[in-house]
Order: sequence, then C-alpha cells, then structure tokens
Amino acid sequence: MRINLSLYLVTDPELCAHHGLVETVVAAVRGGVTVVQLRDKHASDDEMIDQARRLKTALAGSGVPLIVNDRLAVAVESGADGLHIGQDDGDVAAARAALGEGAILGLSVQTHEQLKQLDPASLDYLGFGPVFATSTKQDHARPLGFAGLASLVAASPLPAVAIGGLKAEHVEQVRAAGAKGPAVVSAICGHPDPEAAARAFFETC
Ligand SMILES: Cc1ncc(COP(=O)(O)OP(=O)(O)O)c(N)n1
Ligand SMILES: Cc1nc(C(=O)O)sc1CCOP(=O)(O)O
Ligand SMILES: [Mg+2]
Repeated sequence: MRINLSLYLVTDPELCAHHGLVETVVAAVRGGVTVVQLRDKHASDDEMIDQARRLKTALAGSGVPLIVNDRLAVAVESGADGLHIGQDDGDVAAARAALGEGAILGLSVQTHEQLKQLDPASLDYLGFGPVFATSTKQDHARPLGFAGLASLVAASPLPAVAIGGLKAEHVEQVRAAGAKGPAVVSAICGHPDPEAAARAFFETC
C-alpha cells in the first residue's frame, strides 16, 4: 500500500501525557505529521486496543494512517491501518497473512545483513535507525550516523524513514541520505506545542 512517509510520529505514553495521547496526536497532525505509530511498551493489549480505537476515531478523515508498534493482535483487533515490527518482533510473512494485503507493514532494519534477508514483497516500508543515540529507546543499536543511513537507503528495496535522535534541523540531511522522512518521538511528543514542533519539520526544507 502507498504511504506518505514525509513525517512519521511515534507516540510515547510519558511524553504524550502532558497534553494527552489523542490531543498530542491531533495537534501533531495539524502540524503536518503524515503517519502515526502507537508505541507503548507497558500497556496491556486491551489498553492498547482502546488507545488505538480512540486514535483511529480522532484521525478519521485526515488521511493519516495509524500503525501499531509490535503487537499484531492489537493491530488486527483495533482496526488500525497497519503494524510496525522489529527484527525480534515476529515473522513478517505471518504478520502479512494476518493483516491482509491492504494493511501497511513496516520493519526496523539496522544492518545490511538484515536488508539482504528481508522479503520486500511482504513489506511496505523500512525504519532505519538509530541515526543518533537517543534516551527514548534504551536498548537501541549502534548509531548509524548519516553516512550509515545513506548506505542502507542506497541498498534498500523499499522506501524508508530514519529514526533516532532526529530534530527539525536534521530534515535536510535525512532526505539527502535518501530517506523519505524522519520518524520522531521526543521532538514532537515532548514539545510543549506538538503542532508547532511538527510544523518546524517542514519549515527547514
Ligand atoms: C518507524 C520506526 N522505525 C523503527 C522502529 C523501532 O522498532 P523496533 O526495533 O521494533 O523497536 P521498538 O520500537 O519496538 O522498541 C519503530 N518503532 N518505528
Ligand atoms: C522507537 C525508536 N526506534 C529506534 C531505532 O533505532 O530503531 S530509536 C527510537 C526512539 C526515537 O526517539 P526520539 O525521536 O525521541 O529520539
Ligand atoms: Mg519492536
């Protein structure tokens, strides 16, 4: 499925708590976010299904798809538009079979080895990271830098976003490396004004 990867928001429960999850996402979409991923490592499946349904309702008519992080059952049960999984989050083919052809399926990639092993026919996009070290994800891989990112993008059979420590000031380098756009947590969710924070990613282009 075609997906606009210009500015990809990944939510964080603590950072979104200030304004509220739905309010933060709606503001960020007003600011130009084109994809939203619901990521919550501690919520139960039922809590996450409820959050996903509330976000789907809030995003209705915006054209912005809702992706669920990690949890295939939550993505299917909530009626989300897709799923994002990492290298250890389960089988891509099984996820595609459960989601159906019309859903969006993304995969995290850190190395060329992983790129060679993936099946592009089952996937819609890739997430390359981290570009920089970030305190948002404690167990992240070794930072790629922009040179490492460019090298992965050049070998990628699929469109990709870059993630990890990215701020508005990095947009040009992200695009110059060949990624479709940045995927961002703290620079938007942790900002006092998520709408303005999202908009800033387009003003630097
Ligand atoms: C867009 C995007 N890219 C990469 C990731 C990281 O996924 P993963 O490696 O599975 O790590 P967790 O997010 O599950 O901690 C992502 N979530 N989104
Ligand atoms: C969710 C996630 N995945 C990463 C990866 O490298 O795969 S880095 C990351 C967190 C990115 O948060 P921030 O924008 O606040 O740096
Ligand atoms: Mg994961």
